[in-house]
Amino acid sequence: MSILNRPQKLGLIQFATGADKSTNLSRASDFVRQAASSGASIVVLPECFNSPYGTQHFSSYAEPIPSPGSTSTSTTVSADLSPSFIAMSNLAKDLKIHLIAGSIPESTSDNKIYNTAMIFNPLGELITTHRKIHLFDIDIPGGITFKESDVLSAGNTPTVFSVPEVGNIGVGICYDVRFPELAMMAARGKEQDGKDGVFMMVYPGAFNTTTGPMHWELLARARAVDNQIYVAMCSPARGEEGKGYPAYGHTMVVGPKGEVMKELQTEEGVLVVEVVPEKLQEVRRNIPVTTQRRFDVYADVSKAKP
Ligand SMILES: NC(=O)CC(=O)C(=O)O
Repeated sequence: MSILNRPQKLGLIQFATGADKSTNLSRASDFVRQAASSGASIVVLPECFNSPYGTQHFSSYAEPIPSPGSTSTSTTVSADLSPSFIAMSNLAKDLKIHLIAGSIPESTSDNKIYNTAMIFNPLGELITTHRKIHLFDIDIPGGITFKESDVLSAGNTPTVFSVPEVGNIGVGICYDVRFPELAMMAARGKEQDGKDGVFMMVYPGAFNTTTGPMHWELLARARAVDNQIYVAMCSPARGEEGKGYPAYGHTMVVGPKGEVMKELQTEEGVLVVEVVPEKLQEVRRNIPVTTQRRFDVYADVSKAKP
């Protein structure tokens, strides 16, 4: 596949989910259409876009996700069982976009539930999925206590996919952004020359009003500046006060110099930003840390696995 590093418009959707799954899907679809009509060719939905975010909700909103290569019309796909998959596959195909469908609770035949992002190409084919690797288990007295591991299982595989003629994109979900190794591995790539590294990490995420102000922007900028890549963080909107999980909002895109390019506040909306993969070369030429690393002094942990 040739990588020409063509600039693209990236669309990020910030919206608040409610109790009704089909309403969540149709509202998500409306926002994705809005992003595409503004020229976005790669669109991102937030974490848990088909359900409210909370351990008490995951099992009732969970759906099986068909294997990569499937589309909404594949014979193995059931409309009753996988409505979120079908809606997103159709949307990607109708709009001819790459769609990083934030995450949904995924149920499996061995009775596990994962927090999983589905990634579609413009033919509506599922390219790959990302199962949240680091589960959100925290306890901040007087702030927030959350334990995803009560009901969710953790994924084990880093996720990178290719957009033809544009470049490679890495995906993590929310708490994954706190672990620099994932972005570092993705940015450096598998090959020695690093040319297969990603130009952008995308994190659908749902930080909250305790951890969001402390770390959301800091982590996005840290992952960007460490790796000299774009970082996109896509959150649900805040929603009604006192009702459910208080999502932080502040969906944003950070550029490869570590600068916040554009940001939403707490309300629903669509953020469209042009990303220019070639920009990485200039940034890396100006501050050449990518070639100044001292692997004679410390290990290149990005190459340790897999
Ligand atoms: N919701 C998450 O997975 C992570 C989060 O809110 C945080 O790290 O803070």
